[in-house]
Amino acid sequence: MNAYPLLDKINNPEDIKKYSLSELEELARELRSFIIDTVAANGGHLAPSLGTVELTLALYSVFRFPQDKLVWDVGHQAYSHKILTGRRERFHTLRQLGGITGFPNRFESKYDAFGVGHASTSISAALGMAVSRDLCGRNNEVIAVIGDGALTGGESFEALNQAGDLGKKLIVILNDNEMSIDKNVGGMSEYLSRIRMAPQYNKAKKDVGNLLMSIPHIGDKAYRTAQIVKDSVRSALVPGSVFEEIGFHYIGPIDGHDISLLQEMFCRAKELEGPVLIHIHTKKGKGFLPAEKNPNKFHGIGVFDRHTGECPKKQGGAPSYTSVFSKALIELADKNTDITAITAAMPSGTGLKAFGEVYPARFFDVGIAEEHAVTLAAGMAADGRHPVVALYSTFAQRAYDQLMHDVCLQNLPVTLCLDRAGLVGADGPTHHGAFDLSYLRHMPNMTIFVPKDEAELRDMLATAVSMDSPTAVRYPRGAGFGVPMREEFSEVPVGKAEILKASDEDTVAFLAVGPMVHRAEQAAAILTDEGISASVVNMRFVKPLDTGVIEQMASRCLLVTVEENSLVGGFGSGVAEYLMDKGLSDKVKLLRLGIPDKFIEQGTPNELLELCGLTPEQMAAAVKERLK
Ligand SMILES: Cc1ncc(C[n+]2csc(CCOP(=O)(O)OP(=O)(O)O)c2C)c(N)n1
Ligand SMILES: CC(=O)[C@@H](O)[C@H](O)COP(=O)(O)O
Ligand SMILES: [Mg+2]
Repeated sequence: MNAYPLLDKINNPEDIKKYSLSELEELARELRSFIIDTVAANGGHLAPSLGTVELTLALYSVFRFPQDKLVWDVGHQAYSHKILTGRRERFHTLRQLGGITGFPNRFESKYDAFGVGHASTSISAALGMAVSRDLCGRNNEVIAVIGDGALTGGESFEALNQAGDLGKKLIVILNDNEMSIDKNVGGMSEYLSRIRMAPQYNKAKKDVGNLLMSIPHIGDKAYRTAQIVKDSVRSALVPGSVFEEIGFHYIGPIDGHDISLLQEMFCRAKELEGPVLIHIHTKKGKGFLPAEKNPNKFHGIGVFDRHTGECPKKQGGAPSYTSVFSKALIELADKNTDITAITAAMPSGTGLKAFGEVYPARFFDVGIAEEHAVTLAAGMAADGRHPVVALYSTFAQRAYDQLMHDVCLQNLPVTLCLDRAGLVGADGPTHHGAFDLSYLRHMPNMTIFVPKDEAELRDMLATAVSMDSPTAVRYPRGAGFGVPMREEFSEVPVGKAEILKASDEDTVAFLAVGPMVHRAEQAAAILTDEGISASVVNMRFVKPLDTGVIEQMASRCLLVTVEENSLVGGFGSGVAEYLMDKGLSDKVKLLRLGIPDKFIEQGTPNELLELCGLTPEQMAAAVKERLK
């Protein structure tokens, strides 16, 4: 018996318009089940996508896509959108190498109006499409769907600000489920709660409106007069609707799981002139009890039992870099009361949640606001603190100028801890931490630590927070190598490498940073077995470089730099620049191994390392090729 009879009949999103309300409600059940089945088997962003099933069906039953433009914010909640737009058959390849991507992607479908993955971009992009539409004289709708978490991102307010001023037709749907990845934070989140809690205002608004319109002849005039009254009532009952104050029509809050109500509000929004914000209230994880109960766990999840929601028990294994960072920072903060910790809406992901439980007064979750996080830290540092800002490498790209202008130029003691540095895997090109060595290396006063394993992460973190200047420590997603870790911290001499294996007779020297050190050791072993002797150096720092060791190793025939960062402007570039500047580049060959100058797709980390030529076997082969 076909589990998805209605879903299987949809060959074109326009088919959805033919369904009655009761069929749409049945279709919602089928969609939900299909998403749970798929994510249980593959992993993915379950809770966000379960929360937008009815929203998506209502959107597709009222608007004409792709003529109308639909921009999802972050896009992790768009699985229904993908399934309904021709990707149902391939949806089981979600987030796999060569498969359906985890976020809307313009190269994947004409229904994906804009590529997303980083938060708070949807209103800006949608407004851009509305401006373009009007310049071309078209009349399509442009819709942005943004979550309450993404609304804490500064770019959202920049876009709302301009949209309210331009007055162009634009529909912004605020999907308010009171959650970011963790519980949502900030004044805007509190404001939304107050609006949601003001049913008496909404009921009064509706009752008064209906009463006035029912009065013959004067009803319409009285209704318009009442609109003026409404605004004063609203400001009395519900603190001024900030959205209306900046030029939006505001509709809501409405039940984001009531398809009929959503359809009615979308039709009303289509009739309104100018920008409209529709505030819907949804439940993250809706329809799957384990996810409803724990939307944080099911925000982004690995494989799980389809019925119980249980994930496979991890058998022992090495600790994650994140957990090692989290524990080490608490130990350091025990001794150093100047240490504060800042996250941008990722307390669980960065491990700072534990810090916040121990030191709540020294922990700050700023929402999805990486730019603000860094300059907040700079302010703290300027006043004598030593803030530690923990961001994912890819999201730290948002704070480039804050790092340059507010931290490095002022030479302030801020420590940037970049988690998810390198190839992250299933999240793909929007999330790989492929560029931090490049974007940090040219910042004056910055010291860049790259631990080779979890033990070195502890010591590097301790050294970084002891310094009175900008520092960055970058480490990958996932587990370490299970190396022994001492309780006490050891200082890492800044700018000094660690020679792991060397003989002056060696033909080759690997200069590696981060976990690539262990892979370089494996490549060296392969080469040694084939009669090519290789030195291996853990360079430890991308800035400052240990130039003494570079010159010492330049006596080999071939220097090989290895990094899990873009080759453009990364660690290898720094070594090349040094060799060139010192006139050594004609004395020694240089082979740079790293992430090529392109966006790397999704897949397992090992698949992606292979794609980049970074497995030990490939590294050994590349060395042999260059030695020819
Ligand atoms: C710039 C940036 N910072 C952090 C993230 C990580 N992130 C992904 S989804 C999310 C929470 C989004 O909350 P919301 O917009 O409310 O969507 P919901 O998951 O609640 O549906 C965060 C912080 C991101 N994608 N982009
Ligand atoms: C959608 C988003 O940006 C986050 O949910 C991200 O996918 C989390 O990544 P990790 O799974 O590495 O914490
Ligand atoms: Mg949310």
